[in-house]
Amino acid sequence: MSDPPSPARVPKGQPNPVLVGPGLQALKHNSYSQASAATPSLDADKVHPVDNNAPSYFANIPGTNTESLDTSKSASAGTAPLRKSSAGEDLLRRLSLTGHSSPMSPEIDPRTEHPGLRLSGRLISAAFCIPYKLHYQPGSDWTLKPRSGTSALFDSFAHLASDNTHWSHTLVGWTGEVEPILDSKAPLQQAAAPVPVNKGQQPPSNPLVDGISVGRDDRERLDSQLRTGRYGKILPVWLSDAQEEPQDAVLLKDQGRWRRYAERELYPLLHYKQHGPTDGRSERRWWADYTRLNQLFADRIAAEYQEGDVVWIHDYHLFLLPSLLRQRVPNIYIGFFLHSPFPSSEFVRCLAKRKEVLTGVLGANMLGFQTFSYSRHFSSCCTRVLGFDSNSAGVDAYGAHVAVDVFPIGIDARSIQRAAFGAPDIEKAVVGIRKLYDGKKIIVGRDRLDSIRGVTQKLQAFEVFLERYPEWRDKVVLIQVTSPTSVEEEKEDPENKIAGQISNLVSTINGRFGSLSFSPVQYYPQYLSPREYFALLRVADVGLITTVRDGMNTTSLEYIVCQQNNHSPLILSEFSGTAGTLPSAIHINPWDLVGVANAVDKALNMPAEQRKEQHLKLYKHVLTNTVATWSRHFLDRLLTNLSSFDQSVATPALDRAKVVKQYRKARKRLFMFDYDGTLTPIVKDPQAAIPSDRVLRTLKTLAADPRNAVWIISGRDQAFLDEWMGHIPELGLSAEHGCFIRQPRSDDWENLAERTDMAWQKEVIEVFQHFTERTQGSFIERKRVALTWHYRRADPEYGAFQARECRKALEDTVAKRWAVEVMAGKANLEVRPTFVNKGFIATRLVNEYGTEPGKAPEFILCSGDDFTDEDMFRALKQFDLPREHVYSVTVGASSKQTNASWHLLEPADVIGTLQLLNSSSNQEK
Ligand SMILES: O=P(O)(O)OC[C@H]1O[C@H](O[C@H]2O[C@H](CO)[C@@H](O)[C@H](O)[C@H]2O)[C@H](O)[C@@H](O)[C@@H]1O
Repeated sequence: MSDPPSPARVPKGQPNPVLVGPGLQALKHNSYSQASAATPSLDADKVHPVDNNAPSYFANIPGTNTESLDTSKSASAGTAPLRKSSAGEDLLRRLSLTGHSSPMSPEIDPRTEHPGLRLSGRLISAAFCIPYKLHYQPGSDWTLKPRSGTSALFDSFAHLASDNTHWSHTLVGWTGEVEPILDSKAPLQQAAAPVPVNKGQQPPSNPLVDGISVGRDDRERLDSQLRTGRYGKILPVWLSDAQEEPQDAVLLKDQGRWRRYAERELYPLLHYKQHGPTDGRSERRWWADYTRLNQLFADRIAAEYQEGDVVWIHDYHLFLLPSLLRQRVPNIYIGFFLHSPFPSSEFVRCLAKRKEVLTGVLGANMLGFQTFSYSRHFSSCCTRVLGFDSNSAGVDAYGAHVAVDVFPIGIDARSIQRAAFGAPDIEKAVVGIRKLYDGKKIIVGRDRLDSIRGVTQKLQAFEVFLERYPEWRDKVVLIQVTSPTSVEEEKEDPENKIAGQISNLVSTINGRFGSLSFSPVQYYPQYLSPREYFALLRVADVGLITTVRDGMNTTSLEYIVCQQNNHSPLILSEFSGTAGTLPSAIHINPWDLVGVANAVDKALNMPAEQRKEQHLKLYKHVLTNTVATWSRHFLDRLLTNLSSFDQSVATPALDRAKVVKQYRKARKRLFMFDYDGTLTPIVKDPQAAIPSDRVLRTLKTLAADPRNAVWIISGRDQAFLDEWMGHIPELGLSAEHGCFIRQPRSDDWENLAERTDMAWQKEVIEVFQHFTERTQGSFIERKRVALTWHYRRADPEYGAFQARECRKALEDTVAKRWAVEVMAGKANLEVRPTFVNKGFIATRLVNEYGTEPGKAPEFILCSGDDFTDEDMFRALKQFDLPREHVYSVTVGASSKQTNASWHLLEPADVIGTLQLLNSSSNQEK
């Protein structure tokens, strides 16, 4: 994201209004107006009206109108049917998702899926830094200056806190590096003087080195200054090692350390940059700070939290926060949005803390990304690095479904428009720049001094352009403004590589193509005032963005607004997150210098009609996809996900108290267990999945009770079951999905497939072999009847793809000729005859008792983890047995589609439950 100047708004210290209850709207309105009045700003009402010559596109955009863009107006909406469920209703009630239309419902977007949802309640946003830079003088009011960068994010907070939404908004963020206001009588330089000015005196301490101690009174003063304002209530997080007693002061020392892990390790990695190997010592320190930072945020939010609050966490500084927060408040509603790109798993794999980072963020209920490819990379990482099931809709993590979705951020188009066309003296600035480059076409570039912004590529491409298109020499100027980076890693680049490269390139180009009176590259390494910035975007004949990687490039969006009269083309890197949402820009690959040069020529020669047409499409996009719509879509989807993944569809966790109660009452009990993934965890090598002593002891004790019939109903072959469980004579065993059966206290196996023609096996093996040869790491497991193709050791995504192809191939051929079923298991495909399945065995076992009252088992516990076990759950449903007698339990996430009535997370929970039953029997004795 770019870092355009933020409008300055300094909230005055206000009394502490509590933003809840019926007075909410009034208070919000009040605080907003006070903040606006405090400091005249770019979007204050007093600014000049929007340029009258600007085309009024608003009215022409389907599905919107000027009202929906004008944040001072409201829209009405109809009602939306919502899922009915007790838990779901409870959630909706707490979130005020009542579905009622309201004449005063500005937060209603006619284009969302649920037009009647009213987004309201308490919303806590968590961002790394608060939107102000803090300057500190003990005992005085704090000086707050607008923080540059992430303007779209800050604008979204302002929107959420405004009376255009129904949210009561609180922002939690780090104070940022607090800067002391130095006493003019004792200048800082004096501390650094080589010889003490007064030899008898100790030199004054240097607060930037020794630290700044901020007492309780001063912190409370800041709290009260931040209590109301443009962004709602702001709760600053104080990052320090510990509080100093007895004054309870916070010592702020080496403040930049809180950024280090995020900005030196994560930021480069997220942008496809990798540093060389190190001894890891610094990284360990940075990681400790990163963890503490996230913990302190979690503590701050947990202290503020009230039941039903929604928490929205932003960006990579806070990757661990979702899980840390959930540890403190288990049922909290959390959305997380990543503003930066998310790279391929091949990059994420290189991070030492990859698992911690991924599991940290998976504590959220929903994750949002700027583009589909980032979200896809994330899901794929969860599969590859953590082994979790995932697809484009989300990730199943530790029993919870974490939704993953795409929400490209927008800008506050209206306020940019006011700043670019209505701010005082802006016309003068526009005329001034035009005059300076009279007769020349102006290409504008404005980036941060990060290596990912592609400024060197831009200059190199411009040089190629001047070489290849000599007719443009002396007729084109590239104005490149480069503001200092805020990213730690780039700031502390000791060789200042990028800055050096850029200035060399500028000198080379100006030396080659310039003259005494004209330099084709005008390079400004500096911050621009808002006036200069918007004036520059307005005068451009071409906007040139050659970023080699970024999440969302807001400069490109602001450029489009600024070009509402001139319609100058935008050249945009395909590596920018914005590219996907702006198909009408001229897309370039910044590494292809000739391609960029050609694009510049094309843009400069573009006929007026075409420019206008392309610009209109871009402009519509920017005006309809604003920070307001972005935050609305995000929150709408979060709440929809929360209600749909609520208990209404999720399988409840097994109620062990109920189970124990019925178990103790019952005289006839039947247990049916699947093996892999139910009694033992899934491992890479099937031969290594052997039962632990604990599992065997538990099964033995359970089966020893004469009231219990205990069966293992598995896809495994009889040799495996005999080897590992055959020594427990009381166990009944069923192998290969029911093809073979060994009754309790018997050594003989019954072969149910005896009369089956096995000629299909040869054909299946041929197909399996075909795929094995083409899928590295896959192999075939041959059993007596069933055949299994395993791909757990193959590349997970390619393996899954090949499995789909293989299944299709089998279903189109062998399964059409023979009575066999092709089943997708856990990283495997199995083929077995259709005449038998696990459900058939379960039915047979229940029927052996008889289903009449008095005969039927009074307690049935059946547990399994995969698709083949669903046949058992389905079979049990067919019996008319009392509900409290039958416990079908799937092992896995509560969000799993299943016929089971209950779920347990993992095999250890199954064994734990059985141990509970065993010990409850002991108590009876
Ligand atoms: O019915 P089950 O007892 O669950 O057996 C199903 C299949 O399990 C085995 O494969 C699965 O477990 C392996 C060990 O954890 C794992 O490596 C593999 O990826 C899984 O698919 C077994 O090898 C098959 O024969 C069973 O049919």
